[in-house]
Amino acid sequence: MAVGVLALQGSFNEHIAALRRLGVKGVEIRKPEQLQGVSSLIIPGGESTTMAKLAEFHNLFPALREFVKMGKPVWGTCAGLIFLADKVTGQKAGGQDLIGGLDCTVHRNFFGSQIQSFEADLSVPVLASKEGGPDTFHGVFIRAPAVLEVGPEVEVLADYPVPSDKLMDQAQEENKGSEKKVIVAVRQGNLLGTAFHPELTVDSRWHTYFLKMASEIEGGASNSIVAVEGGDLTFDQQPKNDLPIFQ
Ligand SMILES: NC(=O)CC[C@H](N)C(=O)O
Repeated sequence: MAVGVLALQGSFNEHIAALRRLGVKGVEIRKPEQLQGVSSLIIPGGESTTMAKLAEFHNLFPALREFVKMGKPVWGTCAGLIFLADKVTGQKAGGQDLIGGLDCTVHRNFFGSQIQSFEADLSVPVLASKEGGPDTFHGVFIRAPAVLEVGPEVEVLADYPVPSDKLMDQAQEENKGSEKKVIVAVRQGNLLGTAFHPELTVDSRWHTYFLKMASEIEGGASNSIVAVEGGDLTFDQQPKNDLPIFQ
């Protein structure tokens, strides 16, 4: 079955393009019943409060929570990571609905406002050992969240040593004199979360990691992921020419 991409708001087109570069069909999901036609799901970045309102409007939360509970593979990027977290800090007044499932606390705008967005090379040993390529991944952080705490079942896949000028006032206060390392990529069973935007870079390794994770979880069941053209390409062989994205 194809990979669903929650298409309410945010960078769903970019995820679909990233999947297409790997020969995988991404299906836009806007209604609860459409989740029945996909075996895994990507929740893109965007603005989580707005996305939550739209998800509420389309009555998507019960079906999304069920999808996660059934153990189906779900990857949340940025706002998507916020959606998957069990606990979120820094929410707008009144809070927002979450899907939950990922045993962690996420700060919604950890790095500050939109103008504090940045790019940074992240150390990604687990990704490099599984997908090949360099030990670093170029992370695009757009008004990004960060994971502050994780439960025992959560595997940390990448963290980021935050320069003190990137800490928000409150965090600066809390971490005076010490370098704060925050977690920016995690996995817990069927759930993957990244605080940055892999769909905006030419490096496809987070997408191939997720596709392989999904086909492992599905136990090699007959699905398009394992058979896709390009699915077995190594990092150096992956096509790098379809650009809505940063080099
Ligand atoms: N690029 C992003 O997805 C930003 C997410 C944003 N911090 C939020 O609250 O939703």
